[in-house]
Amino acid sequence: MPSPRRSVEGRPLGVSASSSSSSGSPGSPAHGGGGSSRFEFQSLLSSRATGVDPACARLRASESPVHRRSSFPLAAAGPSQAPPPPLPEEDRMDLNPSFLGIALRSLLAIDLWLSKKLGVCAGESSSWGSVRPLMKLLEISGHGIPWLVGTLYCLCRSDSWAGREVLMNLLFALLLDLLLVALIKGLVRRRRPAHNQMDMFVTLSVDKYSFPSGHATRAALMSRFILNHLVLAIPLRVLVVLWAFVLGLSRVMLGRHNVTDVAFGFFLGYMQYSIVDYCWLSPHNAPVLFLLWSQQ
Ligand SMILES: CC(C)=CCC/C(C)=C/CC/C(C)=C/CC/C(C)=C/COP(=O)(O)O
Repeated sequence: MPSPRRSVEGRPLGVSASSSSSSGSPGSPAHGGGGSSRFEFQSLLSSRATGVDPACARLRASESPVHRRSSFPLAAAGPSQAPPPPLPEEDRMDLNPSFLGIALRSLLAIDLWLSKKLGVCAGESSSWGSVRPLMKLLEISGHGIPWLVGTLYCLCRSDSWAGREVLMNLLFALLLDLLLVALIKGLVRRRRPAHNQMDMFVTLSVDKYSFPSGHATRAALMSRFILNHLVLAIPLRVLVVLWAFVLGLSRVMLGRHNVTDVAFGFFLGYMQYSIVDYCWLSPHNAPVLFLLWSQQ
């Protein structure tokens, strides 16, 4: 049955890396036994040198997941027998899936299954539908607009240089976050889960895509920023971390995101803070910015 083509490093799977021949000569890759027949040949030679039973060596060669399919017919065929007819190319490729491909597909399947299971507030009629208004309130607490408006307001009201410096960097962090999330969403273009209701408060056009979660990036970025620049009592610090975690979880519960969107969002937000910290704006390295602002 025809199946999708897959390749490793741009080469069709099942083709020996060292082979340049594409002709149908016996034992050549195109003959369905290329890499594996060479593999088996080598194992037979080495078994002679080491005194290992050739049958065992053949068995070991055929145990390799990469070589199993195509080495078996050659192993069974005697030296006088003609090589088997070439397998259809698609067939060989399908029988040699890469480990990374399998791992990614499995992760994706688990992600979709878990996200659907956790999407208990995706609609009013869902099992936890009554909690949906609370989840939507949390959604607003991590939205870009309240954070931007709040930061701009505090920046206008601030009368100390130290305060202005922190707020200026907070504004930079929020804008960087919006930019990076929009860029990645536009590049990856992963659709939101099918059970999501698109009833979000003010969105950008890229917000029809779900990877990564903008709320999760903001939650990680803002909580790291607050913990590093505000002196807070321990219970409040715990509350900040809890807010970030629950906000991320609420994205999956509302059906807005898959688990991997939120997990990557947390990672991205965490890294964004490192960028902000590294490029920290101050009256020393960005005097123009601070002078302009003080003249407002
Ligand atoms: C005020 C200044 C200086 C600039 C404005 C910048 C700007 C374009 C703001 C837009 C804010 C906005 C609408 C953000 C969208 C937030 C959102 C809905 C993200 C989606 O989150 P997700 O978790 O569902 O991915």
